[in-house]
Amino acid sequence: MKVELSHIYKSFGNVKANQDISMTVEAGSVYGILGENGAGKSTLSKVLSGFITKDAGKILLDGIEVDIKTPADAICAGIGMLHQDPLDFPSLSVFDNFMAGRSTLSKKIGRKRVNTNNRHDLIKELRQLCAAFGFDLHPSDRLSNLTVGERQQLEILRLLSLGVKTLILDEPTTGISASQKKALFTAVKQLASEGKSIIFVSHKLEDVEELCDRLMVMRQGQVIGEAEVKGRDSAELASSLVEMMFGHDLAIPAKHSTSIEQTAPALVIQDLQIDGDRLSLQIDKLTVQSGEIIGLAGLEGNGQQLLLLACAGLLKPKSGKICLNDLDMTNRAYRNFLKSGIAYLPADRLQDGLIRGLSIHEHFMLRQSNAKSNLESNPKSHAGFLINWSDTRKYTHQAIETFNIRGKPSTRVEKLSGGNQQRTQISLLPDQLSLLLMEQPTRGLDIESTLWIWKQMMERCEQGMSILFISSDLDEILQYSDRILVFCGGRVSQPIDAKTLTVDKLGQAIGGKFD
Ligand SMILES: Nc1ncnc2c1ncn2[C@@H]1O[C@H](COP(=O)(O)OP(=O)(O)OP(=O)(O)O)[C@@H](O)[C@H]1O
Repeated sequence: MKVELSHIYKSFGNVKANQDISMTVEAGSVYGILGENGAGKSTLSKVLSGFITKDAGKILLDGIEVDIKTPADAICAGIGMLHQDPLDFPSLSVFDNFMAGRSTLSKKIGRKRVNTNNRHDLIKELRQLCAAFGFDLHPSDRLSNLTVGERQQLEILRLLSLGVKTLILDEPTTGISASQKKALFTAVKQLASEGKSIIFVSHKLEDVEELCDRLMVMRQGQVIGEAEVKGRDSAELASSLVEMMFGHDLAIPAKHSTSIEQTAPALVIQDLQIDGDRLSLQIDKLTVQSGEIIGLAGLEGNGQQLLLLACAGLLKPKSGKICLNDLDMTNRAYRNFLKSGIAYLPADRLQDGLIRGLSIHEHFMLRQSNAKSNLESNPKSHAGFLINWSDTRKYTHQAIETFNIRGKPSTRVEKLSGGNQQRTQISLLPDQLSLLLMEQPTRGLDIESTLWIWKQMMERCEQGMSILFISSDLDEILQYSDRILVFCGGRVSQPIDAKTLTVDKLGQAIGGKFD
């Protein structure tokens, strides 16, 4: 199905998220949309998939104008979107999720309603689709037991079974393993070869280069340019896309390396056992030097998060010891972990890191009151309970400038783009930290924000802060870690010097092939 967007406009208050966007996606092709955080890519995808109503402009499918006001309208017109954060029902089974939306849409799209008579046929259809794409999904499994990659696979199959001919994939490679990415790309190429049109929204130049036939670059709500992808020299393509995305070249830093021999141990873990819902994690000994960066690699749900939560004081270990700067922190309250200079940056910025509904200014007010309450636990302190709003406003303005956050003090955090939410989280960290625990620190972020975040982190490490971080991006783990721990089914490797690893070797270790 050929998809044409013609002169699309969409504003949120003063923010012009899409200004005069036109693009054409030919049937049987993969079309990339690239752009910095906040460029307007998700807004455009949501306009096409009916999650947002456009202010002006036209959508044409195979040359015929369509009126899309809701996601149901979009599905009926043959357009489906795979969202960055899956919009599914974790407490239901794989099959029930496969069925989601079908009863409401069945009449419009001419499919059978689900009842006990055709349940058997529909399970057969799910199995056939899985076989066609090489996905290993079991209808009776609970969705919450699946990885993000498997949930994406199921959503693609659900959309295909609803008759979708145009598939929009919003940042689909964040949070999935290398093998799942391979399976996803094979499926996408297969769909394009069957005549479907694919719109691929991404920040990752290598993914776009591998998958797309053509692409468009957006910046500040506008189209900056279009480019053919196939047959281009990789380095030349990357440099011209970066120039289009950011308006200037980006200096890619050399591989990080700390001279850890000269530093003191910051974190020492001994005979640690942590019990999670699904697995138990055992670490005999781990010593993290001051200023060191340790990457935690592994498929999602293999114990990396248990270690971070225990080190943050958010999960009590079953046995063993956690010491920070020679202080035994085991079984101490969370506030003691905070006071000792440990901070945790969660992957889900809006769910666990920031507070929906509160502005950037209100977040700084909370940070200040938290710092005050820490002071007040000191009997010599005479700090009052009142918050000085004008001081925090001044401080918020400064932080917005220093951390280059695209938003105003009054902007509610859920209205910020992903990159700006992460910049806000980082700007709220205490100035002095001994240990920072980060989960997927650059998930969904553009290259410039990614480089900026790691520059901030490495500057802090030079001052002595240590980092443990989880990332599903193997390149990121190899680029920024001094040493790497590989997690597989609750087993943890010895720390491996990052300089001795390649993406392939690390991928194999993640698959259970420890040396
Ligand atoms: N519901 C909303 N209300 C107010 N402003 C919004 C809303 N959704 C998006 N925006 C703003 O519109 C602009 C474009 O956002 P959009 O999410 O489309 O960008 P993006 O290119 O997808 O960014 P990212 O790569 O970070 O996901 C941003 O300034 C964002 O803050």
